[in-house]
Amino acid sequence: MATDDRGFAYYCYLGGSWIAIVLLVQLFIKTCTSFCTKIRHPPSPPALPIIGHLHLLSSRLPSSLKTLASQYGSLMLIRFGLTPIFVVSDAKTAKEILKIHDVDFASKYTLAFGLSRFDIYDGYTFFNAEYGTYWRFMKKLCMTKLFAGTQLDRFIHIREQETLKLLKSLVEKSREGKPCDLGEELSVFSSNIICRMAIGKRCMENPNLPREIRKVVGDIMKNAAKFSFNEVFGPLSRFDFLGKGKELVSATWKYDQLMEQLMKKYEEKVEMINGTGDEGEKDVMDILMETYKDTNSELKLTRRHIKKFFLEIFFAGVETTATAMQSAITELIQNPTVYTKLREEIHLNVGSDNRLVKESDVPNLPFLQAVVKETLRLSPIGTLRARQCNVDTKINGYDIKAGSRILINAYAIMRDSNSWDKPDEFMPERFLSAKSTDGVDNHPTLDFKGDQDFHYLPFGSGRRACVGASHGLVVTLSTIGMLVQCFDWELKDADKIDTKMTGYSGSRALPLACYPTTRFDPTRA
Ligand code: HEM
Repeated sequence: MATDDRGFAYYCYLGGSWIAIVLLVQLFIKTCTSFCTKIRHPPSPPALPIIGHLHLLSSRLPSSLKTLASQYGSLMLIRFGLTPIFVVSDAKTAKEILKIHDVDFASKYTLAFGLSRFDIYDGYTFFNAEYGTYWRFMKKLCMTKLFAGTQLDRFIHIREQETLKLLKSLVEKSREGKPCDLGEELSVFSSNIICRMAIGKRCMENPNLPREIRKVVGDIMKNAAKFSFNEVFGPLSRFDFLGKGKELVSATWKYDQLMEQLMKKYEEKVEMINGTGDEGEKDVMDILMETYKDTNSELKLTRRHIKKFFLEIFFAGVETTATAMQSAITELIQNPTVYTKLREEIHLNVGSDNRLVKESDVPNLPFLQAVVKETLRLSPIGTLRARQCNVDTKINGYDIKAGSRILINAYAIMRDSNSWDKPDEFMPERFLSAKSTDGVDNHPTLDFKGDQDFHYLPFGSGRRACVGASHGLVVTLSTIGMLVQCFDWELKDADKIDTKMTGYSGSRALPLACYPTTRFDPTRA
């Protein structure tokens, strides 16, 4: 027995010493390697084991990263649990990444790594694709065919019809004296437009289709959002502790079935068109199915590519535009003098009750444009923009190794007090006059594409800039014009207004419940 006890202690001692030696050797190798290769890392706050810097971050991630940047600089290294990420917080460094080294940083990654195990389309993404053949092929298709200016013009009747539907629903609420969830109304409106642009032919046959798609895509988004910061758990993020992975897979298979049925119908039609030469009006699915069937196409699209692409367009196109409109109305309700000034501009240029604001009025409404610009500055969509470095690079004198992950904090850049006068205040006038009341430089010449100095990035910049910017803008600008022309708005619970953006996308967590009062009823005009 005594011999056994001695044996156990001996083995414990041996094991402990072995672990200590391995750790010491690892530390030694790491120190020597970084000493010999002289890697220069950017500043980083003191980190804790395993959680890294998570204890320094709040659910308002862009704002807490902005606060850290004021202490650690415009390029800092932050550990999200076990994952190191370089965070960019000023215009000069953003210009390095998005312009000077654009190709080197043209790949993206997704923050939720655990998600890939539950993504039935893993590896087929366009939105988060690495910079390669597939992404280049699809980007070209988006810019030249799917979302080109000609398509935008062709879909004007869809936007007009859906706008009237939205306004009718709000006039109805006003008549009944009922509050409405304006965020939800705008989300349905935006989703109907995208569905009809994407798969308009099928929507005509089955008017419930946009609702079915919205439901199934909503379920996928809800479950996917649960994985947002899964990487905190490192390798454990693969495990589905809460069963959300299973729900995500099942919601995605439902979407897959729906899309498969749709694609079969489109395939029949492509064959018919080939036979008759009748081109008809092409929606986005028509163009993609033609590319899928084209044996001479420079890249062979698969059904999975197409299904994933549509899913990403529903993600990227619907809530972005709806959130931009909700943010603009939220700001206008909170700033009554701006609201009155905008209505005066509309009355002067369009009239108060003879006709509704049209898309073609927008160029003559500079204050409306300034309101939307200022909204997208204060409440940017996609507040944190992901990039992955393709080659070893130096930025601001620091080393960024190939494969490193970057987040560009658009929220911090567009509220930087070095570039913006009173950066946290809603002041659309800054986009109209050259000097502020304090004599500080304003930005009267900035358009929605931003500027050469990268202070203003509402739709991103460089190779990975938004492909739906023209659509998003035309819808946001004209709809805000109409909502201001037709209604007065009163908040249902003024204290419950959600002025803070949460999460990765910058969306708002609370509904925008308000009472519309009709000033001009467009359905009677
Ligand atoms: C007001 C509305 C919108 C805003 C503010 C917006 C903003 C953005 C931003 C900031 C990015 C990321 C740029 C970057 O990473 O640097 C982006 C990317 C993207 N957007 Fe939009 N967007 C809007 C509407 C739309 C619409 C309507 C669509 C589709 C019809 C769309 C499709 C996309 C796609 C596919 C990408 C990824 C492009 C790529 O990685 O190459 N967006 N958008």
